[in-house]
Amino acid sequence: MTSATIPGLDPDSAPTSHTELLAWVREIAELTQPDRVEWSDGSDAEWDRLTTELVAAGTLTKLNEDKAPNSFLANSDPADVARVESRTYICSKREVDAGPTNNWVDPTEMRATMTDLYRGSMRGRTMYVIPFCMGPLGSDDPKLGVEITDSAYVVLSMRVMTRVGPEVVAALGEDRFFVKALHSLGAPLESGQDDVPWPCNPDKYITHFPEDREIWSFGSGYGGNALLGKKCYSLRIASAMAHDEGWLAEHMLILKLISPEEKAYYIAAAFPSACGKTNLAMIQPTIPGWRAETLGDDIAWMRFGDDGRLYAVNPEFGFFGVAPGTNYSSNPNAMKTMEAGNTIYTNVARTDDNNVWWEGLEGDPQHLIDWRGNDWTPDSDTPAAHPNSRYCTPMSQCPIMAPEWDDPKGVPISAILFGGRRKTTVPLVTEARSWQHGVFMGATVGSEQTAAAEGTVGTIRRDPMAMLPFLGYNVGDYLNHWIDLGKNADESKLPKVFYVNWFRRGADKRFLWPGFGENSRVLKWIVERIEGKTGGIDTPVGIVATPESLDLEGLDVSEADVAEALAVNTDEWLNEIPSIEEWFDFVGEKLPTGIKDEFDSLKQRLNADK
Ligand SMILES: Nc1nc2c(ncn2[C@@H]2O[C@H](COP(=O)(O)OP(=O)(O)OP(=O)(O)O)[C@@H](O)[C@H]2O)c(=O)[nH]1
Ligand SMILES: O=C([O-])CC(=O)C(=O)O
Ligand SMILES: [Mn+2]
Repeated sequence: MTSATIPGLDPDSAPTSHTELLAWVREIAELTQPDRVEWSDGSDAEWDRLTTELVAAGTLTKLNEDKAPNSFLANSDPADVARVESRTYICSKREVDAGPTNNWVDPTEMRATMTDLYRGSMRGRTMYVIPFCMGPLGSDDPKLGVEITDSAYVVLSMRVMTRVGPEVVAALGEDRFFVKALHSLGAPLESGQDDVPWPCNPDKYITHFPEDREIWSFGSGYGGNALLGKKCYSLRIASAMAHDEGWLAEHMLILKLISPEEKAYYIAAAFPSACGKTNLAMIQPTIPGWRAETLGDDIAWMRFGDDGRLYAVNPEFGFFGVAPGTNYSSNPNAMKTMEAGNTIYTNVARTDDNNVWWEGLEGDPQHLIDWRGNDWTPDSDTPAAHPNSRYCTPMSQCPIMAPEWDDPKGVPISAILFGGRRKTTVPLVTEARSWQHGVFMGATVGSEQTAAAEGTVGTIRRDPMAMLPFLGYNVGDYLNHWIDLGKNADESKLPKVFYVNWFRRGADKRFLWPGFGENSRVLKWIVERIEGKTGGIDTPVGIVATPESLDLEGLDVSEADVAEALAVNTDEWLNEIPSIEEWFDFVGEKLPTGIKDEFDSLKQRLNADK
């Protein structure tokens, strides 16, 4: 087909006269050769049409309308279930700018390789053009993007996860800057060839060109690989923008904690994927008089306000949450959000009455269709839902959204929490002595690998600020950026930094701390530290809560367990030193002096404590 005959490609079919956008759409259509071009408008009519088409194609199953209104289940190809970090690239012009933590290929070479892959890659399919905005549209500097994709599942998911529609097209105007985000499943259909329910390609590339602020993704239809507004734009590309412009793009939830005196505190927290951000973002405090509201569960963009405080905005519009483990007792607010409808589930199991189920959800189903489409019973030896199965649901449906979640100004952050999944060593909560000490804590966060990415679940890896898979530039420059922000700010106005660990285990492997709603006791301690109202014990690793300083009223946990959850064991920490050393060697010569100083002082304190 010649470009002149691709339906929908003529400028009259486009809702915009943005010259660069129109030229890019033409260039990509000519390269990828789709059957037609369609502009996504994010309307209900579009949602109804695309979901109907995908149900007919076998990609989606319509769920029980009474129990899961306007909601659908997708089952992916079993080889396309999580982010593919080994196939993710930062193609900066110079290799040193991608740094030691990223895969790098020269951008010219990568563009050539991928251009070959994209040639004809949308044949037999529709090419959708989705103008979107990350963050409130009313912001002074709205962060616009346009995703081109040949996946209708991506179009539906982008409508939930980002702001789309005519207001975005209006914001683009004729010449406003936007991030180009190109996505193809890499599964062209030759004439007469039958489609499969989840087209994708075994050869995958998730590529970023940080200087050009461009994203090229090929071969995967899943999550962060394909919904390019999320990890690709709001973290990898935005972190590079933030470095250049003096702000922060972070893998953090944002929550609002309200004390019995009705004082509100905004808290941001960075935990690696599948380590508890969504759960903490929607916490239901168990301590009387305390309430929480949420503003975001995965990404925070933070910049300084005129008053010198750090303000956070959530760039997203929906939740893409881990399903297994989510239930009415661990996270009732997530349950209510998705059960309000308009939700797309991926890789969970289906019940006999056409509703969804996953490990950890209430109920005791005797028969299911598992995520691979096979019959499942409690005797089956494989899980019914994939461990990285997800729900994609509109944030506006969350019953505890803070009214200011959509405010372009953002909210002033009082505390930043870093954390990971650690069976040993790391106490329940530790306060940093200073901003620089807090940056050291963030820089050395370690976590056991989870199912959110390919790899061996359980191995410990260092994950600075939970950003290891999401940095758009050199990790050493990133850590320097954090240190410099502190140097240039009035430290008394900066958030206080804390290191938390909900996952410490006893000798018998059980969790020492009950977690979830009970984490409100830790949040209360943090707020009281900010207010100077409670104590802690000065240890070599920082100021750790004591059982006496924590509110444990009504908590059904033994004193011994609480003490063990809070313990600083010098031998365990001395064990940690070589692995931090190895990590810092890997970061290399750009490691900030301030972080080296903190490491030296930690070693001295531990040795003095021996
Ligand atoms: N033991 C324990 N497990 C928790 C706690 N909070 C969350 N989890 C479990 O951790 C897993 C992931 O939690 P999420 O809140 O979805 O993680 P996330 O950080 O939002 O994950 P991404 O969406 O991948 O970034 C789930 O299986 C939860 O049940 C906690 O306080 N204690
Ligand atoms: O990006 C994804 O696929 C899901 C996610 O939030 C993460 O892995 O942190
Ligand atoms: Mn995440």
